[in-house]
Amino acid sequence: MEDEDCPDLVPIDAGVVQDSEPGSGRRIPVTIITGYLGAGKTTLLNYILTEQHSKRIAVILNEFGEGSALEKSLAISQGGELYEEWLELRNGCLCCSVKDSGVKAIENLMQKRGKFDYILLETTGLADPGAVASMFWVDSELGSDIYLDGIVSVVDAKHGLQVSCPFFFFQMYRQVALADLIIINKTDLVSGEELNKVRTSVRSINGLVKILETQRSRVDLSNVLDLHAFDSLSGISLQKKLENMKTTHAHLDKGIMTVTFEVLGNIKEENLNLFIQNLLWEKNVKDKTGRTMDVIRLKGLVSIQGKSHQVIVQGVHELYDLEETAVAWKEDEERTNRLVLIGMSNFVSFSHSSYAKNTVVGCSRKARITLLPLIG
Ligand SMILES: Nc1nc2c(ncn2[C@@H]2O[C@H](COP(=O)(O)OP(=O)(O)OP(=O)(O)O)[C@@H](O)[C@H]2O)c(=O)[nH]1
Repeated sequence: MEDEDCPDLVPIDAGVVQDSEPGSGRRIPVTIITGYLGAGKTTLLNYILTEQHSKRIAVILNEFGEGSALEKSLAISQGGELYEEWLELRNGCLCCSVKDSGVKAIENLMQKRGKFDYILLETTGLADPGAVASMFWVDSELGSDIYLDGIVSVVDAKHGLQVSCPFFFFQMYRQVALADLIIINKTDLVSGEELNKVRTSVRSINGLVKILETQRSRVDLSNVLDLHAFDSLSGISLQKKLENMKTTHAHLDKGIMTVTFEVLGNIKEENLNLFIQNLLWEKNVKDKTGRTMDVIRLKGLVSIQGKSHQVIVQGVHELYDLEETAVAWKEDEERTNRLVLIGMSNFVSFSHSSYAKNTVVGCSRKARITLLPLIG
C-alpha cells in the first residue's frame, strides 16, 4: 500500500469517556475481517478508516509490523517489544495495535467506551476466524457489552482459492466457509472468466454467503456493517436465502460444501438439541454411505413445538444457539424447517455426485431419517 493511502494518526486523549457508559445497555457490534495473506484486508480497513461515514469505528489489528504502511505506522517498537497504542483518526475512528488478539483487546477497548460505536477486528491471514467468533459467544462478560455482527472474508481474485499447501488451503477454506460476506477483491487483475471461476469456487464452499466484487476493497459499507448475521434479526433475510438454497458441489473434490435439509412439521426442542449435538459434538450424523460431516457453520430456521415464532439456529464449530425471532408462524402456513450446514466431509476423496444421488429435497436420506423423529 502506498503511503498516501495511510490515514493521518493523532494520539488519543487518555481516559476520555464521552457518552455511553458501561452498563448503559447499548451493545457494540463487532465485525471480524478475515482473508488470506495479501487478499486486501488492510486495504479494506484503510478504506473504512478514511471514508466519511456516520460511525465511530474502533479497529483492532492483530497483525502488524511487516505488512502495509498502516500496519507499520501502528507498530510501535521499543527494544523489539511491541506494546499497545491507541490512536484516534480524523474521521473519528480509533485504531489499536495489539499483541493479544480477540477478547483481551476488546476488554481493553471497552475501557474507552463512549468513543466509538462499532468495532472491526482484523485477524491474521492464517487465522481461523471461528476461534475468534467462538470467543464472543462463550465470554458472557463481553456478551453484555458487545455482540458479533458478522464475519467478512476478503478473497484475492487473482489467486482465488488456489493454495498448494494443505494447511494454508484449509485455513482459507475455513475463512470462506465461516463468512457471512465475501469480498472478492483485485478484480482489476483478472478476466471475466477467471472471476467467474473464483465466484463459483466460493459459492461451492458456502452456498449462503453474500458475495461482493471489487477493486482496492472499495465496498459500500452498508453491505459490510450491521449484518446481524448471528442474531434473530437476520431471520427474515435468512428465510429468503434458505428457500432458494441448494446443496452445493464439493469444492475441488475435497468434500467442502454446503448441505441443506428441509423437513415439514413441528420439532421438539429436546430432539433438535440432540440432533445438533450429535452433528456438532459427537459428529455421528452420517449420510447413507457412512460419511460424517465436520460442520464449520450451521444456520437454520425451524418450527419448535409450543413456540409461535420461528426459531433461528446458529452454529460455529461446536457452539450453537437457538433464538426465537420476531417472525410469527401464520395460522395456515405450512411449517418448514430448514437447516444449512457448511463444512467438510470426513472423507477427503468425497464425491459430490454419489452424495447428490442420495439426496431428497436437498436432504440426505440418512439424515432425513435422523431428522424425522424430531417431528412430534
Ligand atoms: N491490483 C490490485 N492490488 C490491490 C488491490 N487491493 C489491494 N491491493 C494490493 O495488494 C497488496 C496486499 O493488500 P493488503 O491490503 O495489505 O492485504 P492483506 O490481506 O492485509 O495482507 P496481509 O496483511 O499480508 O495478510 C497491497 O500491495 C495492496 O496495495 C486491488 O484491488 N488491485
